[in-house]
Amino acid sequence: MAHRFLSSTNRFSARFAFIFTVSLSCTYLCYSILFCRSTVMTNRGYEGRRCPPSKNAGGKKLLGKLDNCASLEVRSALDGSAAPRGYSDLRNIKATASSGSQSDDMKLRNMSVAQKYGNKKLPNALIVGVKKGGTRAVLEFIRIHPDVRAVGTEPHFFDRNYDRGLDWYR
Ligand SMILES: Nc1ncnc2c1ncn2[C@@H]1O[C@H](COP(=O)(O)OS(=O)(=O)O)[C@@H](OP(=O)(O)O)[C@H]1O
Repeated sequence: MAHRFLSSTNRFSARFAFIFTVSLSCTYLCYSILFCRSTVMTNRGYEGRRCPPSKNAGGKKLLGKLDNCASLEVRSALDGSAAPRGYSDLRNIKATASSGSQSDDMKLRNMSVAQKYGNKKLPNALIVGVKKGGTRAVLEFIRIHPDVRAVGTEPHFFDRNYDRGLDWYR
């Protein structure tokens, strides 16, 4: 008698656990479909923001050839014509803009590095030196490291572009 009672209790709790698990799964599934649709199985997180971190994103390499992600960002910025004043001495901008129109070229020229590549951080390190002091050589040696990302040309923020503000510099 006691054995039968125990087994019926076990069966009841097993059934309850099964129903509870199924209902929990259904709730989670509905929640995922209704509220998290944009983050499930898509790469929308990267659209218009920043590229996925690349191990070899050294400055010159990065500025030299725009990968798909950077191009996407440039294209979206051009479409939205959201190009404030900016960075006049970026040589490599020309490479991307060559296929576009003259106005696209101008917009690209006026974009800061942050707008082109989505990196809104201030630099962690600055190389300061007098003219002909060998600063370029220092930069080239440091940027060999895969974790270092640096601009391709000197931004001249403190001497020529200081009035443009930190938003431009980022
Ligand atoms: N290790 C070492 N030893 C001696 N000389 C060196 C060294 N590294 C760079 N250089 C020379 O430095 C000159 C470039 O300096 P910068 O990078 O500061 O150039 S710049 O002022 O920004 O244009 C440049 O000199 P010039 O060739 O006379 O222009 C480099 O040859």
